Amino acid sequence: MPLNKPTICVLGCGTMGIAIIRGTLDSITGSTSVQSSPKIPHATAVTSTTGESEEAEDLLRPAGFIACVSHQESAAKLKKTLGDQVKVLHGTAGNVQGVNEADVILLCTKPQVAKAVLSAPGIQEALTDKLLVSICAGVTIEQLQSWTTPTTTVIRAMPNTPCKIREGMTVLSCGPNTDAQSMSFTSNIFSTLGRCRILDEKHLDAVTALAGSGPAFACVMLEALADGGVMMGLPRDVATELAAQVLQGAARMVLTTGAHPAAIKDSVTTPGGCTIAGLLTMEDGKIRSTLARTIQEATTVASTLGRDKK
Ligand SMILES: NC(=O)C1=CN([C@@H]2O[C@H](COP(=O)(O)OP(=O)(O)OC[C@H]3O[C@@H](n4cnc5c(N)ncnc54)[C@H](OP(=O)(O)O)[C@@H]3O)[C@@H](O)[C@H]2O)C=CC1
Ligand SMILES: O=C(O)[C@@H]1CCC=N1
Repeated sequence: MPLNKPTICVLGCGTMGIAIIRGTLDSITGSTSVQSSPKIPHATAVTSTTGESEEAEDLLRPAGFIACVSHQESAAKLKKTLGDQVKVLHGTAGNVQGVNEADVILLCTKPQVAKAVLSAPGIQEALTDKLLVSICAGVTIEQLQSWTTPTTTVIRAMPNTPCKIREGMTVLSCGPNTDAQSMSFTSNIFSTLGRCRILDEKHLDAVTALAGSGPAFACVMLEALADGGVMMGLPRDVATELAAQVLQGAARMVLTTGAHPAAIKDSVTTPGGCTIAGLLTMEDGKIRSTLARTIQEATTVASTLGRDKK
């Protein structure tokens, strides 16, 4: 599928649509940067850098964005949020116009409305010979293909909210007939928004739980650590800053040195010291089991999100 400086239509431009547009626009203007020299490498399969010249990568950069929402009030808010760089449309007619005017369509509605949005009059025709990338949790490639015609190329993606600041984690899965240029384009877009991997679709519910929902789980841990600091007398803003920087620092040590998390934990833990006292308290609270079961439960629910409600 030829994709030279494509226009992208975000169908359902809410939290995630805005995060993806914001991050991509920032990547074009160079406002924020993705981490450099990671020990744990970025995308494991097709990436924008695989044998492609800078010129070829430049051609894969989007020429513009169209953002579609359901309600007029949301459209008015979105115009204020995204400014003049993005064309904002609303309603069913807006969806058809947006898909018609674009080369690549990012489906970012809630999973429950994905089928209705793709089955609306005019959408299937407008999607002819175009690339559809869906970020809808639990909606399978098979479902997406059944709601479109064989002329539409389908890719499933699972990004997360830190894409907004280009610190995202995205996993892509492709259908049996996905061409290399569509995969390369999609991988290129999400690699500029953070890290991007390509995995078999069977992993996507677990990915949704760990990486898609993960920022919420991480923020609960962050808030709880800060609460502990507040309990011991630290001002709230200081406690929050410390907790956030600690989580970021520890995570970056894993990503940049490739060290096992247990080795980093051991290096902090002085025999008879305060860290081991805290660690044993965590173990008494079954924190490892609680966090692992959190991912297990969220994976189970993610697998149901694309199903029709009875
Ligand atoms: N939130 C997250 O962290 C993540 C979410 N996802 C997935 O991303 C998708 C979007 O989630 P999120 O951004 O949180 O959801 P939001 O509720 O923030 O956004 C959904 C958007 O869809 C629009 N919409 C609803 N119905 C239609 C329609 N018929 N036509 C066009 N637009 C429509 C809404 O417009 P209006 O406001 O006018 O109703 C809204 O802008 C979901 O499928 C979710 O599974 C994936 C990874 C992470
Ligand atoms: O909670 C949800 O269903 C979505 C999917 C991943 C993050 N948010």
